[in-house]
Amino acid sequence: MAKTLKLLSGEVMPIVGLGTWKSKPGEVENAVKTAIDNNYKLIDCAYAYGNEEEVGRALKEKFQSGLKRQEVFITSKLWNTRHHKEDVIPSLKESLTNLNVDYLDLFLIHWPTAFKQGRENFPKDDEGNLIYDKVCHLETWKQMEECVKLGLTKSIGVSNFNSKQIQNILDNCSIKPANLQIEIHAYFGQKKLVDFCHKNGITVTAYSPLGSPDRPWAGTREEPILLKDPVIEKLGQKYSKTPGQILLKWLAQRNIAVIPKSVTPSRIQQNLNIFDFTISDEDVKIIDSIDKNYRYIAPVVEVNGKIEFRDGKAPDFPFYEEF
Ligand SMILES: NC(=O)C1=CN([C@@H]2O[C@H](COP(=O)(O)OP(=O)(O)OC[C@H]3O[C@@H](n4cnc5c(N)ncnc54)[C@H](OP(=O)(O)O)[C@@H]3O)[C@@H](O)[C@H]2O)C=CC1
Ligand SMILES: CC(=O)C(C)=O
Repeated sequence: MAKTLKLLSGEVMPIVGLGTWKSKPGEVENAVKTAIDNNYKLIDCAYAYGNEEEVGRALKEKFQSGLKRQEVFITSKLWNTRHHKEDVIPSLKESLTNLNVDYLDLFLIHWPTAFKQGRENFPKDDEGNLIYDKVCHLETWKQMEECVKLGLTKSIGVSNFNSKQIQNILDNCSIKPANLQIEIHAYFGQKKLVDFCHKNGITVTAYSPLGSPDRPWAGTREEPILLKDPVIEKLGQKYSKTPGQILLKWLAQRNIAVIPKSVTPSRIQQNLNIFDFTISDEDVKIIDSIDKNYRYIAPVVEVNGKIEFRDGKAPDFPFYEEF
C-alpha cells in the first residue's frame, strides 16, 4: 500500500500524519517531537487550534538537530474570520511565523462559512450568538492562489466544503484544490464525496478518523463510541492490531490520508504502525456495513424536540447537501 498521495500540484503528501486539535500547549510540543522521532512526515495544524507556536517550537528544535524542512509536510488552515481578500496572505504569514517555517506544504480554507472579520476567533453578539459574514469563496480562493504564486505554500485546498462548493471553485479557478479535509471514519464513510474528489483528482484527508473521543462536547448527549464498536474490536483481535489501527488502515486502504491526534507516545507510535498488514476485501465490506451516517464534528441542538445543526443557519453552511 502506498505511504503517500500524489497531489495535483505535483507535490507528495504522506498518508498518515499527526493531528493537533485539542493538544494542549504543554503537550503538543512533546507530541510533535515524539511523532517526528517516530518517523511521522505530516503534521496537521490550524491557526484556530491556538497551539501553532508550540508546534513551531518542536519543529525548530528538530530542524536544529538535523531535520530538513523538505522532510516534513506541514498543513495549516485559514480561519473563518480571515476570509476577506486582504486577510488571507497575512493570515498564512502569521501561521508561518508561529510554525517557524518559511512555507507551508498545504494551506486549507478551514470552513466554507465566514465569521465577522477581526481578531476574535469566535465573534459573538450581546446574546452570545456567533456573528457570521458572507464572503464569496472565489474572492478567498483567488488569494489562496496568490499564496502559491508567492511561494508561501506549495499546495492549497479546502476543508468542510461540500461537492457543490468545491465544484464552484473548480469551475472558476486557475489552481485547483489539491486536497479536501473532511470528517471520515467507519461511522461516516462519505463515499459519495470521496468519489467526487477522486474523480476530480482531489486527494482527501480524513479528520477525526478515530471518532474524536476527546471532542469538547463529548458526553453532552448519547453518542456511539467508534473505538468501542464490537466489529472493530473483533477485527483488531483477528489482525492482532488495536481498534485504532483497524480504523486508520480501513481509510488508508481507500487512499484517504489520516491525521489521528494523540499526545500519548505509545498511541503516536501505534497510529503510524499500519503498513504491515492488509484488511481483506471481505473485512473491508464488514467495516463498510457499520456506517451510521454519523457526524461527530457538527454540534447539534434540540429545537422543539427536533435535532438541528447548531450552526445550521450560517451562510454557506455545508452539511445540508447530500454530499
Ligand atoms: N478541518 C477540520 O475542520 C478538522 C480537522 N481536524 C484535524 O484532525 C485531527 C484528528 O481529529 P480529532 O478530532 O482530533 O480526533 P481523532 O479521531 O484523531 O481522536 C483523537 C482522540 O483519540 C485518542 N487516540 C489517539 N490515538 C488512539 C488510539 N490508537 N487508540 C485509542 N485512542 C486514541 C486521543 O487521545 P490522546 O491524545 O490522549 O492520546 C484523542 O482523545 C485533529 O486533531 C485536527 O488536526 C479535526 C476536526 C476538524
Ligand atoms: C477541529 C477543527 O478543525 C474544527 C472543529 O474546526
